[in-house]
Amino acid sequence: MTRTGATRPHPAAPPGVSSLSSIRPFRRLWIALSVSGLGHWLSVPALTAMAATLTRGDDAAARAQAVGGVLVALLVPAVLLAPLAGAALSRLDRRLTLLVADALRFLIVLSVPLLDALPWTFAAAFLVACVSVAWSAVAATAPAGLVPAELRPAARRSAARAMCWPAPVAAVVFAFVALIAKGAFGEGDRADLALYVTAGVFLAATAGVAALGEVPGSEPVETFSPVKTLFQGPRVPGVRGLGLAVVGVALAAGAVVAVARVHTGHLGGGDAGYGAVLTGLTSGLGFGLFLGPRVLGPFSRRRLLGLAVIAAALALVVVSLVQNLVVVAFVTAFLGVAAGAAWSTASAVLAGDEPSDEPSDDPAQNRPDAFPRSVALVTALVVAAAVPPLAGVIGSRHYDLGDGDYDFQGTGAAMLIAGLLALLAGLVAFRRLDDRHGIPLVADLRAALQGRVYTPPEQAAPEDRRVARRERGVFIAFEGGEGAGKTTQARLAAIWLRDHGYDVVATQEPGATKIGMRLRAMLLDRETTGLSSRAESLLYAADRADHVANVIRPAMERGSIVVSDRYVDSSLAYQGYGREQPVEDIARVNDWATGGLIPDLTVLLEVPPRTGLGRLSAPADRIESEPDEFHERVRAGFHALAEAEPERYLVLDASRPQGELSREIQYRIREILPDPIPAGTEDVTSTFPIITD
Ligand SMILES: Nc1ncnc2c1ncn2[C@@H]1O[C@H](COP(=O)(O)OP(=O)(O)O)[C@@H](O)[C@H]1O
Ligand SMILES: Cc1cn([C@H]2C[C@H](O)[C@@H](COP(=O)(O)OP(=O)(O)O)O2)c(=O)[nH]c1=O
Repeated sequence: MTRTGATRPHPAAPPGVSSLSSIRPFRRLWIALSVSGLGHWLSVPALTAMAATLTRGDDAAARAQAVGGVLVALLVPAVLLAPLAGAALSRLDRRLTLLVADALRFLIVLSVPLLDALPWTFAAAFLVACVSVAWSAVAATAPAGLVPAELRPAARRSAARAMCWPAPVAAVVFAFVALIAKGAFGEGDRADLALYVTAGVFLAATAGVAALGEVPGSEPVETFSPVKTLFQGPRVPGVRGLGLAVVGVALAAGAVVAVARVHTGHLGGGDAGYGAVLTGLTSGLGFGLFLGPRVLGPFSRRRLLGLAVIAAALALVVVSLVQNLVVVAFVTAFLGVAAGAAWSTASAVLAGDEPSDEPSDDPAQNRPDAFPRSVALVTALVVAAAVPPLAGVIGSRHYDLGDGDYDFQGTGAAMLIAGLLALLAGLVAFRRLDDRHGIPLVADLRAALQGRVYTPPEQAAPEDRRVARRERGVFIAFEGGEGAGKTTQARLAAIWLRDHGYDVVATQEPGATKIGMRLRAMLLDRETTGLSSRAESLLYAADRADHVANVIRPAMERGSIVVSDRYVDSSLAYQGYGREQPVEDIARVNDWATGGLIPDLTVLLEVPPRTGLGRLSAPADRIESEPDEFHERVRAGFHALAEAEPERYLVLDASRPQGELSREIQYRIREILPDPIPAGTEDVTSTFPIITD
């Protein structure tokens, strides 16, 4: 609704604090954690490469097993020791723990090239991993202790990012160090250099943490037992096939990592090639995690999850068969994208189905991703333990193909087997996860690409179809974040249309009907606390159902032009993207509520949330009071919706002057007005519309 007056600060922001990055101690800790994270991720290729270097004289099977052994040593503590760490760490000083963790890892990693022995490399990997378990548990919670309570959830998410983003950077650094080592020494791979660099990074992280002030321990350090969580099953038991999907993804990504060092050696790549493959995998993973459920907005997330697992498995099959290192690196990147997308889609499926019950004492019960994490960790451990020996047992095969030879190595064969198993897991998971039984996949995908939810013709309600045929009016919706200028522009458009003789019904959501006004009061009143996201979505949908049935549809049938301030896209953006609920579920509920009525044109007014919120003068309502991150997600949601269906949207930069905006809107509306005389307008309003400039 239009509110005029002076600007005001966003209510969610504590005085003087606009964002996490403006809190200096937080920023410094975040940087220190990112440096530690870089060391953490560098230690994986550096230690595995060291194992490969130390077994250089042995056969490929021994080398594969040495690399696999290091990976097992790196994974065992996370699977077995994590549950012991939580309680003990809560009592320790956070800054000191982080400092000691970085210093210890510096010393251990430094000792590996100095001692230059395989057994110590295994032991060092195990010790580094033990320290990393403690480090990551503390690092996940420490930054939240430095920010006001409102920003803690964002600080936790930001800490998780600080630990993850260095992974692709570490892979690139490793590849570069390997190239430099080769160039400078010209005597094969020198993993010791990568280890010195890793030790140096840990030393820098130690210095970074030492320079920090106090890190209060206001957040509990929570760890959970992956093995116990595995046996407990997912927190949401209804998600059949989810565990299998995660097994498929972890199998595909894990198998590449388990044999990559030795396999790239066969392909003539050495450590640099290994680094290139890891770069492909980790950057693909990052991109896939970001993309995840953002691709194909209206498509079923469960179907998307199944498809992503199948794609990752097929990529592994290709990687196993191709003998060219560059192609292997690219296809591995694709595998990473599919695996990352599967992971974030699985998290979204779990978060969307989250029961909103009381927090439990068991940390695993409070984390929706505890189950997939546990499945992934345990699968990765099994893969690291089983795939390299399998490669050794199979050994290499030489095929004479007449016009060329084909060497099929044990590593390729082991990846092929893992890929086929992952494919099987993906296919079964797809079947189990499928929540759109009987809906053809291709039609569903095609509709999703056009930004729609596919509804088979026989499922559309007969009455809705009858009404749809009779509709003669035009429906225009105005969408955007808070204070974008929707009300202003909707009003200007309605005036302009009326001036040109059209019968216009100007309306808004929520609260256009009597019932709607009561729902609006419930939805926007700040006194309404504890309303679950699902209930909120249904209340908006109920308001909309009443709005369509009593205002919009009758007006459309009369041939009027309906101009609505907000419609379904608001729910997709706020309740879907903002509340992080599955967008396709919100779309389905609203499709039913509205009988499938979609606007002929949606004007999306885009403005940064802070600017829009700053324009409002009345006290913030319940939704406006949400934190910045919420409004950012809403904005991104609107953006994604408009991108998915460009022909229905007019997207405008709402920071432009009002007059300019309304002129552009008029231009676009003119394109969709019934030509030359709106059908039905004459018999209802007895006016002849004349369109002039
Ligand atoms: N393009 C614009 N530039 C600057 N201020 C604007 C613009 N459009 C609207 N406003 C002002 O912003 C405030 C909110 O506008 P309103 O139309 O109520 O937004 P919404 O309905 O999207 O919340 C009002 O004070 C309005 O005058
Ligand atoms: C229609 C709709 C609105 N909302 C929210 C957005 C707004 O914060 C609030 C509507 O309040 P209102 O004051 O009408 O918003 P605005 O002036 O920004 O148009 O309800 C949803 O979350 N979902 C929906 O489906």
